[in-house]
Amino acid sequence: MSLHFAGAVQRGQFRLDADLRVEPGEVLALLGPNGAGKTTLLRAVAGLLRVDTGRVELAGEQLDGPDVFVPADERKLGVVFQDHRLFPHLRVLDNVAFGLRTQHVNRGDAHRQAQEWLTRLGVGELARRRPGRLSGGQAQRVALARALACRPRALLLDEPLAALDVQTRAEVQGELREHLGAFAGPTLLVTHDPIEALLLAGRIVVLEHGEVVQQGSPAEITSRPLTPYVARLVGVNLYAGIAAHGVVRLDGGGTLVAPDAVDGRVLVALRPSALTVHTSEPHEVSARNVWPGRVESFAPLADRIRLTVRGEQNVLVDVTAAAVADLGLRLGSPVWLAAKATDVSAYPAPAAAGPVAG
Ligand SMILES: Nc1ncnc2c1ncn2[C@@H]1O[C@H](COP(=O)(O)OP(=O)(O)OP(=O)(O)O)[C@@H](O)[C@H]1O
Repeated sequence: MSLHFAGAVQRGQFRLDADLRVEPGEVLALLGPNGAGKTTLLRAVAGLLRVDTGRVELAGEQLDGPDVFVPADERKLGVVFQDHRLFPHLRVLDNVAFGLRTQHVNRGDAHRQAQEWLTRLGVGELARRRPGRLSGGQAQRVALARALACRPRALLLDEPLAALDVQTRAEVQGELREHLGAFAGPTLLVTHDPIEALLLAGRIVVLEHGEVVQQGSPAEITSRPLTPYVARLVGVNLYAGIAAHGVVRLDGGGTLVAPDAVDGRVLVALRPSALTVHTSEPHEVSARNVWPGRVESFAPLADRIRLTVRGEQNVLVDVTAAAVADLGLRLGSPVWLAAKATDVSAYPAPAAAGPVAG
């Protein structure tokens, strides 16, 4: 029962054009910045928007296409939105039983199953409340119970945790992971939170400007980011350039020694923690990459300070607070950066890759 979206949707000036497939039992995170088209894609799968060209298929059955359009309420999908959208005038139990009732399950059975799902999601005691008297976390659990109770063929989750406070989000995230793991159908999770994508999904598709720019396992995405947006999400420096004989000539100036680089157009990823900072040109270090710059900003991290150093390329560098003090770093301080060649990860640039801003 795989879910396949292969189509285009035009909304004013914006165009979504993507091809993605979610396999049974798989959780696929659709990750992207604001306005990338994530919700547009999810709404097209849900049947709330039509594709202009292409098709949407579930288990080989066409839901949308040139001659077919199955209405949203006949697609048998479980949908959870950021703002949960529970019916305010119905009790929690009736909200969860609603989908089953529309499938002609009798009232008694629908209520019994709804109660079971509420209990499974840890909110069984709230069955008689109205949605207006639930906390954000409770409402999200009820919305998930409602989506799962109607025995959906696929689950669609649109930023399901975005409205929750940090503490509640962490709790619900853990529970959600468990419930998604037990769900046999495909799950499409829309998020702009990389942590959520990493924690909940087996595979990530990155959408930017209505197009898929990268897809892979969380490990693949984090080790080889292909766009500046993905590099920022995973917190690495990313540069584009041309490699020849183990040296990468960077777009915008400068070179990096990367012995494993395959000749041709490449991207280069460099972890901020792999760089060392010096106040004069280092000659005694084994690092083969050394270049000058000026400290442009300081930002606190958990146990480090992240410097932005402006030189021929902008570089993020993570150092300890003690190092900042020992080196006497200030805004505008001239510094030298050093990186070992083995810490420079170079990989072929995708064919369509434009210039990458450092
Ligand atoms: N009803 C509409 N008419 C015209 N354009 C629209 C409409 N709704 C959305 N858009 C445009 O479509 C683009 C994609 O929006 P969409 O909501 O799919 O993005 P998103 O990736 O889900 O973003 P966010 O993370 O902010 O929710 C945006 O540029 C938006 O302005």
